[in-house]
Amino acid sequence: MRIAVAADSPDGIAAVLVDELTRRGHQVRPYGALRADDRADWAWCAEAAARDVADGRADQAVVCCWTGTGASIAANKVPGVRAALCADAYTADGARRWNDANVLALSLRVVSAPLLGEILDAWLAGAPSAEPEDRANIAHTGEIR
Ligand SMILES: O=C(CO)[C@H](O)[C@H](O)COP(=O)(O)O
Repeated sequence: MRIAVAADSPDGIAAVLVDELTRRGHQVRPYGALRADDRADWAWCAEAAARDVADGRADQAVVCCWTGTGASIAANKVPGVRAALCADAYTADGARRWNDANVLALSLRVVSAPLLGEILDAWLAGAPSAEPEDRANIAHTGEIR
């Protein structure tokens, strides 16, 4: 998959995240502190990665800041984006299954390298539920403005 990745700092699991996605065969589109020529503020780089998803330049995105909250809020401002802040694999699986989330938000501070592996396993293997009730909820959240 083409995965846009944004981080406002090169610290925490930022570098590990890029390496891990690349190792798994994904094409990473880096933003923020992950490349030299970009604005590294969390609101701007998370939005840039989210716009890649909304505009079809990326299949998914992972947006990171120290807490993960700002990056998830910024990404969710982009129409068509459903960003989920996940700190464990169960939440990542549920975000894909019940929310059809297309952007994973992570805390650079909280997520360790082993935990990142578990979260990515669940997120990348996850798929949206086809249950009518779940689809109705997902459609409704897309309509709320
Ligand atoms: O978690 C964050 C936002 O939700 C930021 O990473 C945190 O606020 C640090 O940002 P800055 O280095 O610009 O002060």
